[in-house]
Amino acid sequence: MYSLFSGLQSISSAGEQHHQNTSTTATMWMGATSMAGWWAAAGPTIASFMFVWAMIQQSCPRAFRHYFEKYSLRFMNYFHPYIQISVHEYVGERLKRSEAFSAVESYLSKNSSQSATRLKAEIGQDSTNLVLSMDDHEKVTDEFQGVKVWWVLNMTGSSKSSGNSFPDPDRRYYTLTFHKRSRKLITETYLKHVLGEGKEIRVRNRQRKLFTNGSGGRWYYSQTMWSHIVFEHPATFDTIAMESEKKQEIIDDLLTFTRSKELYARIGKAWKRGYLLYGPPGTGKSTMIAAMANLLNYDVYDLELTAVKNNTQLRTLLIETTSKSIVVIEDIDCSLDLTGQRKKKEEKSTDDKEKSPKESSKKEEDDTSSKVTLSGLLNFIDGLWSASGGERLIVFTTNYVEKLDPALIRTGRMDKHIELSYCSFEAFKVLAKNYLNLETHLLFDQIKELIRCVKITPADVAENLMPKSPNDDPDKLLRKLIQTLEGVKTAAVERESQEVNPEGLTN
Ligand SMILES: Nc1ncnc2c1ncn2[C@@H]1O[C@H](COP(=O)(O)OP(=O)(O)OP(=O)(O)O)[C@@H](O)[C@H]1O
Ligand SMILES: [Mg+2]
Repeated sequence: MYSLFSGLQSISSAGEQHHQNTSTTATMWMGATSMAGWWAAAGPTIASFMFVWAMIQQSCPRAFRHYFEKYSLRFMNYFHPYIQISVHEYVGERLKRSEAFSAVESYLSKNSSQSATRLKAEIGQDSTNLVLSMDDHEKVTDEFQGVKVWWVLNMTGSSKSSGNSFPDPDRRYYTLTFHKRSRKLITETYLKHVLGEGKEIRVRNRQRKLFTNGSGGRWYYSQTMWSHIVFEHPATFDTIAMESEKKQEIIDDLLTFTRSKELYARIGKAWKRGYLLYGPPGTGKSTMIAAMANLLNYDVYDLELTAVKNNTQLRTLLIETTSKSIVVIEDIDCSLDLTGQRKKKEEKSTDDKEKSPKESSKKEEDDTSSKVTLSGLLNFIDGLWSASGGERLIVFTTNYVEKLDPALIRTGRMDKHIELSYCSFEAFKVLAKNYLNLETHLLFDQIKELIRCVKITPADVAENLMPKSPNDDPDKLLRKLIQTLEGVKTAAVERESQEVNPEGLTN
């Protein structure tokens, strides 16, 4: 039963739990004082005991204090009929944020807004509402099937160090206190109810986020290596210009993935899927990632590989991603030396002359101490760690698919390869509908003829269709596009004839 809740760190009678942790003892008393009836009966006895205990503790040698604490807490448990369960925010040493903690946080948001006196407000879905939750050290009560329970949000100090030179961040945890006689109801039914309802509330109020790891390496002061902003990209599959059949195939693939939790579990496969988006610049690769996130209601983790110091850091980043998310590595060909090692700085200056501007600028940002390897990246994609959390897409984009190591993009790692290419007539029609609200026009036939034999990206077509002044009516914009298409066609013909006859000689 308890294993259902990964974050439920312990269940024990209040005294036994963390008997050396004074903050827990304090919480126990906080809970106890609110239980007036019980206190009236047992209070004087406990108070006298506490007084005597404090006197003894003060006067006895340090070595014996431990025994006094141990036995006194056992003694108190005898009178203290309450049980505590703690739900910690982080599981293990700076690892994943506990889902149980997030679920409790969301669940309590409904009670907090009614009974807590200090609240935290966060922006909710679509930036239209504020979601309230209880502030640190606040206490709220809840009632379930006639049984009263108490929740407190506690915090341990940052004095402890985890062995490195940086202080541990504050760690928060909820404590649930309830009477012993309700043990079965609370542990078997109430906690399930909290987890289920909390998750539901979380999805309902969720403001989707765009995370990035390129924060200049100051992550150790915060709980996570990712920093985030609200994800508000407007792209959808309706606005993506591509052949409808291909588009539908991608949508079906994505939706099938999200509905296949049981299938993945049955076949023993981690619930994740890799997409490789490739094609020339301006063909809609980044736009498609935004459309995917909007379709599935996922968060986006934009992983800047050049800012990752080594494979260990890469793994930590992965662990910190949540489920229902897309992990994106853009321009994968520029981020990694595909022989397996990152390029060294010395090679950079000579290399850069042959590289595209995009590659050169990536290399400039490159940290010499970066040691992410191809095998590290492969582990990131399909190693044991990558299965944690589940329901995740990993998307790579590249302009040069042929440059990638086959190991990186083999099926199983990058399950679906999607080519985004130059603008077809069908793709143009999507843009004409989006930009000009036109389904048909006299000039469409001429455009169809031209676009068939011209290589123009959807980004360039979109730019031509974008009104720049109030006089830019659809007719004018379509003529401007025709002009551009004719210009591209002429340039291509000239280039071709140059290639056939490089000296420009006439017969
Ligand atoms: N297929 C498309 N459908 C709709 N709009 C597109 C499409 N392709 C490009 N665009 C438009 O062009 C702009 C640039 O596209 P995007 O950034 O997605 O290209 P990209 O393929 O990621 O390019 P790069 O390889 O340089 O990263 C977008 O803002 C979008 O408005
Ligand atoms: Mg892009």
